[in-house]
Amino acid sequence: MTDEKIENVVSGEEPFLGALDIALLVILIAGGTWYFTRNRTKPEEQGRTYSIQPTTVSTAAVTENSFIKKLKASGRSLVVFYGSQTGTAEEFAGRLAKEGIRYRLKGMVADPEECDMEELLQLKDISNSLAVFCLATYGEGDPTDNAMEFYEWITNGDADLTGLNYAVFGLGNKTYEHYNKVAIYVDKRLEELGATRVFELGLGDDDANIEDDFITWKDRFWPAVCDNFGIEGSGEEVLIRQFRLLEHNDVQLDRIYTGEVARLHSLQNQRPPFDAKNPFLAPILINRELHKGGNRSCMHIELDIEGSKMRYDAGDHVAMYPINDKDLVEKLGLLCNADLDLVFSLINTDTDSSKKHPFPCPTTYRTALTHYLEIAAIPRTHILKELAEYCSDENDKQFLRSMASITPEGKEKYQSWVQDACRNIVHILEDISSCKPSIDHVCELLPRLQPRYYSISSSSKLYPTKVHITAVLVQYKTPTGRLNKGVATTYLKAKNPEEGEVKVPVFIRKSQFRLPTKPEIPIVMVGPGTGVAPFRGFIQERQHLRDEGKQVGESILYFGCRKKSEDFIYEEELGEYVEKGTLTLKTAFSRDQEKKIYVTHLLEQDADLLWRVLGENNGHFYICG
Ligand SMILES: Cc1cc2nc3c(=O)[nH]c(=O)nc-3n(C[C@H](O)[C@H](O)[C@H](O)COP(=O)(O)O)c2cc1C
Repeated sequence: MTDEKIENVVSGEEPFLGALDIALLVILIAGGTWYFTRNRTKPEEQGRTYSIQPTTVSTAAVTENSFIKKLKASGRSLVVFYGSQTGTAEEFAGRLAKEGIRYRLKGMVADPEECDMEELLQLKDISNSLAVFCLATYGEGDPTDNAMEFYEWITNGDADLTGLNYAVFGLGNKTYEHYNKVAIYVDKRLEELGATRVFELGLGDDDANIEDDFITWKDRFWPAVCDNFGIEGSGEEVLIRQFRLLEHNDVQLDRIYTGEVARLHSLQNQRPPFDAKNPFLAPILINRELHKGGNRSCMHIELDIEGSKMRYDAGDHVAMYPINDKDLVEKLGLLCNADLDLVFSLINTDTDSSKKHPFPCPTTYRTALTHYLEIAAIPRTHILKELAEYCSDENDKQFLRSMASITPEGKEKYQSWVQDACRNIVHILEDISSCKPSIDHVCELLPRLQPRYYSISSSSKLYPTKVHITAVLVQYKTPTGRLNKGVATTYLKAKNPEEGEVKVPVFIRKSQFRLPTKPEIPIVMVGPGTGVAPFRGFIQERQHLRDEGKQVGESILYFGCRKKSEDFIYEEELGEYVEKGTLTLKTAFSRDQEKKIYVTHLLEQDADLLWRVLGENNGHFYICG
């Protein structure tokens, strides 16, 4: 989302203030956030090979990018490509490929970035062959990084794909303007190029229940595929492990991963460039409370990035790899009767796959549950289906199975018992006491822990070697009376530099959320709560320019919170900018008077002012929250 586009929305035909709040908020957050998630975490580089690993893994397969050769060599006919940034599409692709066996279609998953996609022309030479595409959409209707090249190829090329059988499932979110644009386009374009659609396009909405959309789609997809190829599906549920367990008794200590994202010892031997696979261990210099009262907590954190060669601009994001809550890890270990200190590897049974392990191996179960897996997330239905097999009580087994089924009652149960009740894997195992899964299988099933992103709340003009973060501690009571804690903010809260040196693994992600290039252009910023974070950086930057004697346009900030005396964060600092004439500050304290007031009310009151700044003086309009 460019600033220009934001302006157009603001000064368009629509009555400006009526529909502005939610729509713009969503568009801008989408635009802003998109840029920091573009640089997805790629399947981790497994930097070394170990003598302890089995020799069945052929090194040729790692570099081989011919999916046709792989399919032929292994007698497979189904290939499921994924365009994924944060792993959902990749997970769905894996599930489809795995299920193919039920319908006598042996499948493999493929990353389009690692494949020669022109080979789609040759897929028809394999009998009963089918290509499925699970594609997520980002930002302004863009493909994910790993699907970019394929998207360009299919858009600009004119390959004759006659004879290619395909189906597409899209992953998107209805709150975005370009809902599922990539999947919709690819589905249409493949047909234009002569390919045969075997089943209708499926669209998943991450704003509602994407898991439900997916399982509903694939439940109709498989019969259609069987029909198309004249296959009689066995229909039987076959639960097959994708990774096999290898326990290590005699591995050297310095060969064991201890939380590195990719390269072994990368956290001990820090070497730039620092990025998603090679984060910088940044010391926390300051971690202080911003709230003056109330029962919530908002942290102001200052990271030292001196010597990292990482650069940032106001509006960029800092990504951080958190670790899971120790108690939750221990609980999960206990519930699985696991020895958390055991050293193990999970090895892909598909030796053609470029992803040899689901996370860096060998490692201990404690490290895997602490650093590599999302143990606090709400499990998807396929996990419940696999857990059901570990129940010794038949009722428990049926209960889990029913929640993983596509029946209306099953879906309703999953929604209320898992999603609405915010039950993570630990809660599920606590509440279904006869379910005792093996820890290695749990490690295979859980999704990979993702880095968390924060808007940088400082300006590099003022703080070139520091990055500031403004983060509210996430904690909430669930309907089952449990206290769920946000993974990253709980981790940060405990990092107190006054108790000794504390470091966190971070990297910078560039964004397009930028100040106007010409400082004289006026800006309007709407940043309630921690939404003020990037604007603090903007204002610091504009103050710095003024201090240098540059002409700077008007900067207006709309800030809102509950109570002036409790959660008016950065009150003193913002007050100083006002005093110096750099900032016009408009505040709404929703709970300080009987009638609740929010920033949207202020915007409505200020229609004339906004029209002058935005409409007449070409100002830029920003929202973050
Ligand atoms: C920053 C951001 C931008 C997004 N932009 C769009 C969009 O423009 N259109 C859309 O339909 N979905 C959009 N989404 C939703 C994602 O496509 C959806 O969450 C999807 O499940 C992600 O799949 P992945 O985990 O495989 O990357 C966006 C999500 C994020 C976090």
